[in-house]
Amino acid sequence: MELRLTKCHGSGNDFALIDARDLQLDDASWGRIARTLCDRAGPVGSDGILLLTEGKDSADFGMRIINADGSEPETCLNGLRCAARAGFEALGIDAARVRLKTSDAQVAREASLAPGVYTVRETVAPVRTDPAAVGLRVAAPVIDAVIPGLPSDRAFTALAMPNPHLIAFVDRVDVDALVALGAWCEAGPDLLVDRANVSFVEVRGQDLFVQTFERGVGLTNACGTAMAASAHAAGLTGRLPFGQWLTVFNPGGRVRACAEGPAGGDAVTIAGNATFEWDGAIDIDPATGSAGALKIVRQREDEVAAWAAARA
Ligand SMILES: N[C@@H](CCC[C@H](N)C(=O)O)C(=O)O
Repeated sequence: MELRLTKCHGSGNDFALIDARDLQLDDASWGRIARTLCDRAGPVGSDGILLLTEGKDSADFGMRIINADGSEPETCLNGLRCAARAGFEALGIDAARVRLKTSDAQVAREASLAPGVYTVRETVAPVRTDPAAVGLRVAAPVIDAVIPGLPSDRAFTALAMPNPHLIAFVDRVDVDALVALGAWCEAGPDLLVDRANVSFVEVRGQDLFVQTFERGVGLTNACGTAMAASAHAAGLTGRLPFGQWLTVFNPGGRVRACAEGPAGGDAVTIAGNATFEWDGAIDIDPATGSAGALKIVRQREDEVAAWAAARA
């Protein structure tokens, strides 16, 4: 079959975005397609694939995210901004409720972060800390504490966004240690019900810098749910006040974030880019995942340049 796709990114966390509203494929096929399209040695290369799906009940449209390893997580906030943009353009709207795998989220087009940068605001709620929600086999919520059984002496905060996140505040991000711990979580230890995303976070004045090893992907330029989790964890642990907008920097760029805390329903809002790089088409066999050559039908150089200028 020929799949049309848009290569896009949020803060350098990149995706192949597919309008799947008229496509009837089973989960195993999407898993194979994700592994092929995400393969950095293949024709596209990305951290995940995003599927724009039909809305249901009060949702205007839906989004599914499939990780590079073919697993399907609960959500993805960098991807949600890109899928939201596709949904807005398909339906001629600029705000929506979006159905995710196990939750829903509110999205709206926002004033540009920088000239020429398409920007979307997204709100998720509530962030949860109960171990059952995080998928952590411990007795009580973990807030800025060492986790017995985790091979790290750092203090972590464990959060469900609703995908699982382990957040450690550090003086300086040690990428090797992050990768080692992320890889340990990827092996599916008994401590974790369904693995976890792991982030190291530096507090920089009133802002944050976050680097993440993503479940099902590896080290990425940015992870939106991790940035939202970090903003919430900074409030929970008293490092920064709740209810204040901050900039969350990451290796791929930055977003603006505001964690509301308990008084605001434990919501977190992020505003960030949804950059479309090119549109293309590829022949792919859903039964095997084997793909033909990629045809690029539209390059979006202006957007790519606008994001590069915004990052500089
Ligand atoms: N990049 C994402 C998160 C994608 C899902 C994650 N890998 C998981 O398995 O939970 C984001 O921007 O939130």
